[in-house]
Amino acid sequence: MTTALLENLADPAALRALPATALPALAADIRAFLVDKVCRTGGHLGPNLGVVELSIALHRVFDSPRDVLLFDTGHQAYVHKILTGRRAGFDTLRKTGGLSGYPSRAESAHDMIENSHASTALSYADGLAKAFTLRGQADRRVVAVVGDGAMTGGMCWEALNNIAAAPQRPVIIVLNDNGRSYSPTIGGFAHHLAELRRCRDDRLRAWTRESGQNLFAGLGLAYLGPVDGHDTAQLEGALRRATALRRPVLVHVTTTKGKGYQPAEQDEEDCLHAVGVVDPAAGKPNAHVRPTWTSVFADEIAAIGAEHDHVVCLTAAMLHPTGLGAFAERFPNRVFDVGIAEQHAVTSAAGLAMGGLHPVVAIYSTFLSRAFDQLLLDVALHRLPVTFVLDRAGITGPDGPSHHGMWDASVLPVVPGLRLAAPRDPARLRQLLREAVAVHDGPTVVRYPKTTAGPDIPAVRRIGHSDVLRETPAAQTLIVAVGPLAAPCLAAADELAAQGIDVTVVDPRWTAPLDPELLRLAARHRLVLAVEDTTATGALGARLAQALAAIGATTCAATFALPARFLPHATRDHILHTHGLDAEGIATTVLKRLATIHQHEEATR
Ligand SMILES: Cc1ncc(C[n+]2csc(CCOP(=O)(O)OP(=O)(O)O)c2C)c(N)n1
Ligand SMILES: CC(=O)[C@@H](O)[C@H](O)COP(=O)(O)O
Ligand SMILES: [Mg+2]
Repeated sequence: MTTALLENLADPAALRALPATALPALAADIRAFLVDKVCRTGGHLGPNLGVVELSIALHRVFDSPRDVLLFDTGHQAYVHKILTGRRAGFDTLRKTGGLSGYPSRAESAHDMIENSHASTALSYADGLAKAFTLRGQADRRVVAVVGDGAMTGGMCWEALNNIAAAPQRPVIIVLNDNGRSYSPTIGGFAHHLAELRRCRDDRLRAWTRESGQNLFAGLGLAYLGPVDGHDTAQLEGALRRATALRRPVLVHVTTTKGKGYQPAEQDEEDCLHAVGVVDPAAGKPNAHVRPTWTSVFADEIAAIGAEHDHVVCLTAAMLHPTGLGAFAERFPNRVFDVGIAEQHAVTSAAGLAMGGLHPVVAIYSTFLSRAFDQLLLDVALHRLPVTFVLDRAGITGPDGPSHHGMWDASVLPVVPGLRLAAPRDPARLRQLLREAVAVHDGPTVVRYPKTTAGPDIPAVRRIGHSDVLRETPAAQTLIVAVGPLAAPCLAAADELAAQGIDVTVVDPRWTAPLDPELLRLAARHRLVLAVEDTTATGALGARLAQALAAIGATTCAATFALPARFLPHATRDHILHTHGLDAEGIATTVLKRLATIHQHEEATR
């Protein structure tokens, strides 16, 4: 149900035409709309409830898209989307073919940053301000909205250093300080923000500014704040003052994550940061959510922690989402939340390993990309025992292209000495995690997807590192089933058997380095198909094909994986089906490959 106020809000111009007296009612309507829609679709409810007044003020003061509004991480851009004419699309939020949960350049000229990785907006702002200056468009304002959590990311400080160095380029930074990432924001910077939040008194505020007791003023930025982020008049006044300064300025806005919706405001874990489909009355899922891979990891790492006191854990501001909650509860001194600072997390883990411990870095696959250099040269170069547990590996789904974990298993095998494991089921996750933390001479990686964890799949026998899952002596076709795709591979083998085609199915368990026993097994087959939820380039199948060719094997080896493309948001199952990575698609691919081999043999007979 949307009210007349919202219905008549076709674009920011209509918003600017509203009298200030209408804004509190509009904010209330937007909040009711957000709760109604996002509880049905799932999404970032808490963050967006916190920026209703801020988004209204931004679009009343600035003239988007001529002025550029940048949203760091982009998970808090739903109100921006409502105010820029996309209200009608919210029934399709994060759904296949529907509205993206993040800014989308294809959706609107008002959107700029599609990448949902945090701490990037200030660097974009620095670049845009330089471009506008060079192109004679210096009258276009560049405004970056950054959360206090995102501000704990190193890139922000690299950008601030450059922005502050150019007083003639007036970047406007809006620090949305709600005191949290998921959990309360950690570290010295968070303490500094708390100090500034206390500076309500003008005299005290002047003192912090002049005395350099203000990090931002100390860097040379103008500092305005703290401003009440739920008072539109205060916000508009501060944003207009910031614009009039014509120099780089930080507007420190204080907000409440989940504002106006009690289940979010009172949610201690993360203020309903990201919800699935929930009952709006309670903000909780209607049905019982089945155990996920994350919950299996959570149990096992806590058990490992009890058995081995040299095992410690690190997170980059995602303690609960990565399953470290239980470990942290039992071993509070052996878990380190470094803020949204993955690069620091990895090299700090290297330090922990150099100090004789075995760190486990729990991180979403997509966020490890940011710390590849640190993994390569701070960990692997020194052959340090660091274990990386990559949750959300493979296709994640509704969070779209910058969240799919589809690069790690293709890129990481180039790292010398790195061992990469892909468990097929909960039992193998427990087993491989223990094998990984027992490795002393280099980095190990264990990766698993964002789904419920299926039933355990028993092995027929072990060959080298690999588990044979299905075997028939006459089989001339070998499917190398990687990680969670073991289940659809076995289903495909059943379909092929019904058509009289025998297939052996093997789970490599460790996909890097290549297991010589797996190579020997593959060389004994006519067709080998490696099925993987990663990009094909650099995947196990590609490396297996290369090795088979190198030993002169006549085996036809192929990788059946994801395309090296940015895949749009949709459900995980829809994307896997689209790319043939389900039972039907795998069986069809085997049949096609066998037909091609047969045609080739006929032609060369
Ligand atoms: C590089 C990176 N690491 C982790 C995340 C996961 N993540 C998404 S939002 C978020 C918290 C952001 O906190 P903040 O910037 O304060 O925004 P708020 O949600 O409080 O509005 C995190 C850690 C991410 N998007 N990018
Ligand atoms: C915006 C962001 O990066 C995270 O909040 C992301 O939405 C994580 O999603 P899940 O934890 O639901 O997989
Ligand atoms: Mg925050």
